[in-house]
Amino acid sequence: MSATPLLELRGIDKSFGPVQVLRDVAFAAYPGEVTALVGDNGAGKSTLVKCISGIYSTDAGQFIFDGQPVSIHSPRDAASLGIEVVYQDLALCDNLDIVQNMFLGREKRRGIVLDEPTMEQMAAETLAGLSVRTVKSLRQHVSSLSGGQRQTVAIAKAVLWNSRLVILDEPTAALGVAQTAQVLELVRRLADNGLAVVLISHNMNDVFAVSDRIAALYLGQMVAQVKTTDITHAQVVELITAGRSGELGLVTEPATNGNGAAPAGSTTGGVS
Ligand SMILES: Nc1ncnc2c1ncn2[C@@H]1O[C@H](COP(=O)(O)OP(=O)(O)OP(=O)(O)O)[C@@H](O)[C@H]1O
Repeated sequence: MSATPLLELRGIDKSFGPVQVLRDVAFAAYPGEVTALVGDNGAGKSTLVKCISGIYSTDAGQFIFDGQPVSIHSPRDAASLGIEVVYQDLALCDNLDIVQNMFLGREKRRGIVLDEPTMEQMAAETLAGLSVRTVKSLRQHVSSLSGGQRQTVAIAKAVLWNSRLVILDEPTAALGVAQTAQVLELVRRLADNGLAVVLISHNMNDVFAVSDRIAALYLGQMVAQVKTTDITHAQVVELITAGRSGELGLVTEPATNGNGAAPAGSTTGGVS
């Protein structure tokens, strides 16, 4: 395992008006590893990801990327660092083919015409680099693909751009058993290729099957980030539902402040 995170967050706060959604959040994503980001509905996972991807600006805290402090104020800032997010609802266009989807909004041109051969070759190389062989033709419309194949194309699209950190939002949520296994294999391969991968998931089987570390958010606080081999399934469930489990997580009994947020200063959850 790598000792140095590719991305590290320290002391992140984020409020929407009077509602504090993230409180003093620490988080780290390591190259070559899958970090599972877990938490109950409303814990703040999406908000954290939107801060990392520049959709939301943070109220306080530091971002350190590759050892350097960075500012992420827009999706463009995040993309220029090589941060890509694959959302659960995929944002693929049914009426476009695989190549068109992978290059949507970032098309290659030769003069004023689209450079189809280059785009097709880059798409083919990216899929081959991920050992994806399930797609018959790069020119088929994504409407004709299975859920697992669509997810694969969405992930390949994210890694096409020399990404270094890929965040996957519930990539297996809509998939059956066999397709889930395929997508998890692909998630593992991304990390094995050296990328830092963040996997948001509610599915503990997926989390334990593929992650190297688990980061647990509870009511906007990062209550633990630990190696997957150092924690049990039951402990993760406790962290998600109660904010603590034995030595891990919140020190004091969590008390909500009426906005659903736990009090400040009640966490031991560091980054290990
Ligand atoms: N734009 C917003 N304005 C006000 N409150 C918001 C906004 N976005 C999120 N919240 C609140 O922040 C909290 C965290 O929401 P978030 O969507 O980040 O949680 P989540 O962990 O991703 O949940 P889920 O698993 O259900 O997607 C929730 O209480 C939510 O209502």
